[in-house]
Amino acid sequence: MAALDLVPNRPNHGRSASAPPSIEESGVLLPPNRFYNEESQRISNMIDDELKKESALRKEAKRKEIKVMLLGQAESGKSTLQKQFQLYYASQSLEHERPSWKPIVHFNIIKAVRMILDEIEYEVSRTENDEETEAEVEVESIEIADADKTELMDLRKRLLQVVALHDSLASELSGGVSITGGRTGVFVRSGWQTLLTPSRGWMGNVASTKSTAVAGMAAKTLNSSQDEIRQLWSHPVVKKFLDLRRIRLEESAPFFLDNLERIVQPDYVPGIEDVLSVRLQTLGVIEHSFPINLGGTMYDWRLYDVGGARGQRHAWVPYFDDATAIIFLAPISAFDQYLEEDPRTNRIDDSLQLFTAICSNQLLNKAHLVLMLNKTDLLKQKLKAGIKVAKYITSYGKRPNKYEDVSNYFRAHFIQIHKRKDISNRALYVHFTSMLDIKATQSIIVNVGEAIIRQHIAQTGLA
Ligand SMILES: Nc1nc2c(ncn2[C@@H]2O[C@H](COP(=O)(O)OP(=O)(O)OP(=O)(O)O)[C@@H](O)[C@H]2O)c(=O)[nH]1
Ligand SMILES: [Mg+2]
Repeated sequence: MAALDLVPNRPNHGRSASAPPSIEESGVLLPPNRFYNEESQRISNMIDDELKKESALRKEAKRKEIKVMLLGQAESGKSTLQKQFQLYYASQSLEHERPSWKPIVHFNIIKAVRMILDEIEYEVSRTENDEETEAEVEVESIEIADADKTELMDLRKRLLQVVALHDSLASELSGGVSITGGRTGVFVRSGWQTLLTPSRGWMGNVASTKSTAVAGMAAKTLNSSQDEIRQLWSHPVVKKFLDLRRIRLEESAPFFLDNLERIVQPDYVPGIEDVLSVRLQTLGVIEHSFPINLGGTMYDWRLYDVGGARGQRHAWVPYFDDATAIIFLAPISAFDQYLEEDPRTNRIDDSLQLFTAICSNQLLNKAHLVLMLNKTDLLKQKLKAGIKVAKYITSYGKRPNKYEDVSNYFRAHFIQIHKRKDISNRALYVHFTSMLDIKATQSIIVNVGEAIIRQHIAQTGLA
């Protein structure tokens, strides 16, 4: 084979007059170069088209993203509404989570037992101690018969093991999180269920639920102490203190104590009613998302459930500027209650102040606004029990202490705030709700969901 004829590599600038023309000069490579230019242009156009398509898809996905914030004070029912949405649009996931609610239901019972016993102990020690402090004199002491005292103190001793679980279970369920200011309870952040929800591949076998050591101990202790808890719950002195509102339990406590026998069974799995009734404070902002089909188009519905206590509200703001809608919850049963974080502030007053801040917030000026006047069932109960609105809200005056009048009075206040303070004169949709009533709430959810999506379509021109 002949050796290759190699051209010596000479630096360009040293090219002699007889040197062959450069590639550009020779024009030899022009046709293939043109081909490359055309090809690269074609590829570049293709990439541009792809990018445009992607960006259009992204824009469309963004327009189909409906971001809804649930706002309102603590215990207004935001997480309960979120569960109702989940129940309607993603019932499988709520079904799957049911076992993880078991220790939380147990915690609700333990907390109620502790609150009852604390109050009883305080009242017993007051009546035994002749020298009352000035503050105590203001509250009339109630005579407790000696036999009742002995019985209740004995029950207290037997229930110490239940009470002893309170702090450790709260700490474990909250992942060690606690809140400054002495509030007690369970707080959850986003993703808490992974701690307690059965792993993937779960086939309905409740026994496979991951249960922490303390949660397991709580379940056993409640089971073995059920008789004492029942005796305490049905004791006439406890009933009397509850009637006189000297003991103020969390709103869901009576429901769980009435259902004790079912709840302390070893194979107990919370039902939907239990999951809706449970009290569990939200910490920070928790996002839930599920698809909603409206007229054949799928929308990516994103709910932002926030912690409503005053110390939590700063965490809402970063979510404001791209919120599609706000659902504001105000519990109108709370006219006789005060904020846990600020016992001088009436809870209705706090809701009105918070609603004013939301209506006038510049960052929220494009968000659609829905107001839910919640806990109407509890409002009816309180009015029926003879609790007078005017005793707590003097401006209520001599109006009738009836549900129609009271609920319309509160609604008028919220509507007036909206009229005066709303930054963008937008429409306000108002609903009276009772979030534990599944049937009624589900129909409101569908209406509210569709109204928000339709308004969004009208605003963005999305077909
Ligand atoms: N009776 C009754 N109870 C309700 C209603 N809505 C919510 N609840 C109960 O009120 C309690 C508080 O509700 P949540 O949904 O946890 O309140 P939240 O607004 O999420 O509270 P934070 O997370 O602390 O901001 C729970 O025990 C609920 O079951 C209602 O309309 N009627
Ligand atoms: Mg919550």
